[in-house]
Amino acid sequence: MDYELLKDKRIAVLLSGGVDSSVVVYELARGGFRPDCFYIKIGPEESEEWDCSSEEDLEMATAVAARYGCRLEVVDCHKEYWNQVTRYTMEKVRAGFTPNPDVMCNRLIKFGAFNEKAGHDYDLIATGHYARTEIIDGMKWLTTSPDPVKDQTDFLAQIHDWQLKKALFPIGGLMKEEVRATAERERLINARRKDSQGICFLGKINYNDYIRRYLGENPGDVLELETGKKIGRHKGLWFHTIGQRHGLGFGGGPWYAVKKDMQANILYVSKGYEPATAYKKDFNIHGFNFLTCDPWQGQASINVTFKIRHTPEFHKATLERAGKAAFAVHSEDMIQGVAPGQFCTVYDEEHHKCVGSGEICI
Ligand SMILES: Nc1ncnc2c1ncn2[C@@H]1O[C@H](COP(=O)(O)OP(=O)(O)OP(=O)(O)O)[C@@H](O)[C@H]1O
Repeated sequence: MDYELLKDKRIAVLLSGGVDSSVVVYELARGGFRPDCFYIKIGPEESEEWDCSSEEDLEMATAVAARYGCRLEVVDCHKEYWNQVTRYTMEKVRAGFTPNPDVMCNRLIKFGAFNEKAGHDYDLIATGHYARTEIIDGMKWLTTSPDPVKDQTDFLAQIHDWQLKKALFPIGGLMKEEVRATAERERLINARRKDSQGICFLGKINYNDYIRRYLGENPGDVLELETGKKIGRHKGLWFHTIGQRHGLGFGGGPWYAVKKDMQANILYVSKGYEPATAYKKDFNIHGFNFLTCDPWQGQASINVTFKIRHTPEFHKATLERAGKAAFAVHSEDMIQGVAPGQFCTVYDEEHHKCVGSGEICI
């Protein structure tokens, strides 16, 4: 990390109690900084029941901040999470789309509500995300982590340009093993803690439980797409995502969820290990968020790489403009499970610079 660039900057660290953001505090302390740390409190209404491990998170965060002589403050973003992230998620799933609450959480909460409540007093907001930033031709770009498995640029691709300008990722140039090794060497209290999983903040609860809590169940038929034959029943279309293979639980498969009829409340499935209906090469995206700027002005056909899921692989594609902030994506590879509502994150050809992301609308 280039400590020179941070000189005289006021830095806030988002400290979750996990190992990554704890190593962020260490990295800054090592450079002679003593940032203020913030633990963001989130939790559905009955926090006692749902939020059992957040007490432990806060204890860990408190210990880590104290260890490096930093101040720790708790910022309550519970209402904002519900009003913004949960509402977005439920509206999308109700309409049959596949939303990504983690992506919106970065834009609306970590760099959003938090900034309004406390972050505005700081020049930089540091997190333990696996992503880098680089100044290229005088502009700040989001660039990928050297650790392809941990890379989180896709989760950050919906943040606003002003949010990117304020973002600092002190461990973004490290591999996960290096972060763990640092935590062990420093004997950080959480060095051996498991990585968080699932929905950020709500990480400990299951996604289907989260949806069931707000939307309940709405059973309907599951039909084979090709034959119209009834295969079974579903508990609600919102529990299924196009491309999903696991968790369908019907015999005689494997079955893929390939289509939803929202009006008739029918889930269509196809059979086989790789049914053609589960794949697509061409799809559309809209609401494209440019993280830094539109680098393709004047170009009709643009060579890029992209991903639609949080996996280490990037796919090659050409983009064609289809309107303001909208593109047609023509992938070189067949892509499994292209679902409306999912974000398609777009990178340069070398998948180094992350340009932004748009929502798949097919
Ligand atoms: N409750 C929280 N309070 C403050 N910051 C948070 C909180 N949850 C997450 N963050 C910030 O967002 C970053 C990325 O969150 P993510 O859920 O991906 O956690 P992670 O990769 O497991 O990181 P960590 O090990 O720090 O928890 C964290 O490193 C941290 O900086």
